[in-house]
Amino acid sequence: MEALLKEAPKVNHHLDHMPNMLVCENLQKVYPTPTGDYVVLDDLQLEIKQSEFVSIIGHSGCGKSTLLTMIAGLNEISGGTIYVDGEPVREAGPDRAVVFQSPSLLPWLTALQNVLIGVKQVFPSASKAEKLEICKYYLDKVGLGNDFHKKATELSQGMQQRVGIARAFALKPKILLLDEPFGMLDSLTRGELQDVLLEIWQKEKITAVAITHDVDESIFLADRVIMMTSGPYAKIGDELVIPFARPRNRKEVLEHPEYYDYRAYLLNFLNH
Ligand SMILES: Nc1ncnc2c1ncn2[C@@H]1O[C@H](COP(=O)(O)OP(=O)(O)OP(=O)(O)O)[C@@H](O)[C@H]1O
Repeated sequence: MEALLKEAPKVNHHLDHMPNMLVCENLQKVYPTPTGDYVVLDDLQLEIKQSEFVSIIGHSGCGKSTLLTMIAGLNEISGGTIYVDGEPVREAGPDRAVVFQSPSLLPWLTALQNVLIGVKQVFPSASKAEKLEICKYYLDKVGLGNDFHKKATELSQGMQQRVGIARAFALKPKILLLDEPFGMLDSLTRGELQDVLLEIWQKEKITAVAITHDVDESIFLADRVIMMTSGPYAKIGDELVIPFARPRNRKEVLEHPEYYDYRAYLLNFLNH
């Protein structure tokens, strides 16, 4: 296994010709605390190709959400630079859509209206019919074709997260940022939503970065799994290219002769 993994390429070969969509250069994050500065991330370097799906794993508190919110422009950068499609990140923008663990829908609005809010902001010059068409297209894709007009409060947690995914794709972002998107769901719903996510992603091939605590999920979703060292001063500790063919089928992935080697490699990193 060691030899096989050591010889593995740095990115999936089908992405070789792709330009970088996301680059983190000498990235640092310091949180001031009453007892002094806490350096969460230090000298972190990361390059993600256009159309690449990357999972990030690491111990709780190592700084995964900090990294993701900095990429999103929601968390100030203490040092270094983040480039999205060549442009330095200074603030949040519609080129980066975030799916959080909890989708925080506006409860008094319907599924459709919740998606429409963002679409209106990002496509102000589109006609009302076009905007509605975008929203309905993605709601249908996440399996809510019969639930457009249900209020957020009438939706189960899994359905709400489906709206969260539809909302993110409807913005047509350059990067999709997912922070433990299925963390609050039962394992059956989790599996269903992983399939939904991959199905839409397979069509759109938006660059995606997903934080997860689940090693199996990290493998199933990604072209590459990034492993973060534990903080303080966390950085990228290792990475593993996942070469399984796409579109992915859970059964095929689980039955792949090398699946358990990849899984063991990631668990070994987390256990040391
Ligand atoms: N606003 C803040 N002020 C001070 N410290 C913070 C702040 N936000 C996060 N931290 C600290 O920074 C570290 C990294 O937090 P972060 O939430 O990024 O980690 P994480 O890897 O996403 O954790 P988890 O997997 O548990 O969600 C933690 O030690 C956390 O306590």
